[in-house]
Amino acid sequence: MATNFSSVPILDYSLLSDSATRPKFISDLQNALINVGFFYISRTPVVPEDVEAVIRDAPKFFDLPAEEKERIRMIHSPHFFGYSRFGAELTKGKVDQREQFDFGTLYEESYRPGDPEYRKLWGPSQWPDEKLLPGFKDTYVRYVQQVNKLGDELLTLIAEALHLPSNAFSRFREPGGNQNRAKVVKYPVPEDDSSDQGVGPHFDGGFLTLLLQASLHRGLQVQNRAGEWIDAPPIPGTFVVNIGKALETVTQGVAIATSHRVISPAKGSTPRYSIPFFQMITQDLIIGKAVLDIPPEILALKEARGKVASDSVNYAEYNELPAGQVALIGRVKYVVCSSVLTRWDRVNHPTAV
Ligand SMILES: O=C(O)CCC(=O)C(=O)O
Ligand SMILES: [Fe+2]
Repeated sequence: MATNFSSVPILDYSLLSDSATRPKFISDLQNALINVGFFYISRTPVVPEDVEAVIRDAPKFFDLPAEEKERIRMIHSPHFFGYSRFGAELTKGKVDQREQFDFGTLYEESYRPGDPEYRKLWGPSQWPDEKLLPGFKDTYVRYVQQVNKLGDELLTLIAEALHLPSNAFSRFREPGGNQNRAKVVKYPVPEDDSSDQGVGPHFDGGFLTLLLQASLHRGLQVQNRAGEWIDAPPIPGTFVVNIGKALETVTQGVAIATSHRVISPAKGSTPRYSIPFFQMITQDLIIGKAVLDIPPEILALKEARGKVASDSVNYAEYNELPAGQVALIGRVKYVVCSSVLTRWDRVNHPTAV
């Protein structure tokens, strides 16, 4: 019997603080992981004022003078951080109607000559000039530190929900600390009727994505088992969490990555903003060869879920290549699509040609 879903479940994080309600959270989480791949999470420890501050500052970034956004364009960063112009990205061969700023959690570059190329993916971010956007960097750093911690806590809870030891996922994270990524995204109202693809159907590649919908627009949609697109509208005070392909891989497909997309805001509306945070994994491991032992009662729940319909690309490379290489391939595809490569790009992203 195939299980399906017609809405995205909401999990209340505050249930965890009482031993009487904690089991309800864990069982809701188990259901969301196995049968949906997406859930909202409310009443988290992330400070509401810090969430309001990133929401307030998101449009300000895109209103910066064009020269300042150009100065910190992604092509200037060996770590693929920085600004991407409107229309720079393709999903399934079609242009995504969005503009974005990518940044990472604080990280000192650790790449040394002779290391695999993919280790260059981790390093410092580019930030807008403090004089032009006072406090922007501090606001975003403070925010991602908290989301980072929430993501780590969620992994421990996911282990519990799948009847695994609480540290089951540690071997997939970098011993000295991972770099995780985030971005601020603006989806403008399309200028004509030719496309409303904010971002086309795709899976996220890492472990967890924690998304803050930073304006009140609908547009995010999640594909259910029957292939139907289910709305995931903004709910103030929540994050939308979804499973990436790496987490699906290491749980033998028990926690499921679900395809999703964003439809551009309707004519006469205003731009939509969102702030996704992507939890990354260690770089050197071929994760498909290091999957977790899953208890039989949990594998049985996966079987009961039945067949999954999807029209997205998959991440079969996780079975053959180090995770960092898979991440680099994803980024390079993006840069190749996004711009005419300059000589500098070819030197810094040699696998891009
Ligand atoms: O903007 C959103 O709501 C979702 C964005 C997304 O799915 C992504 O960038 O991976
Ligand atoms: Fe996504």
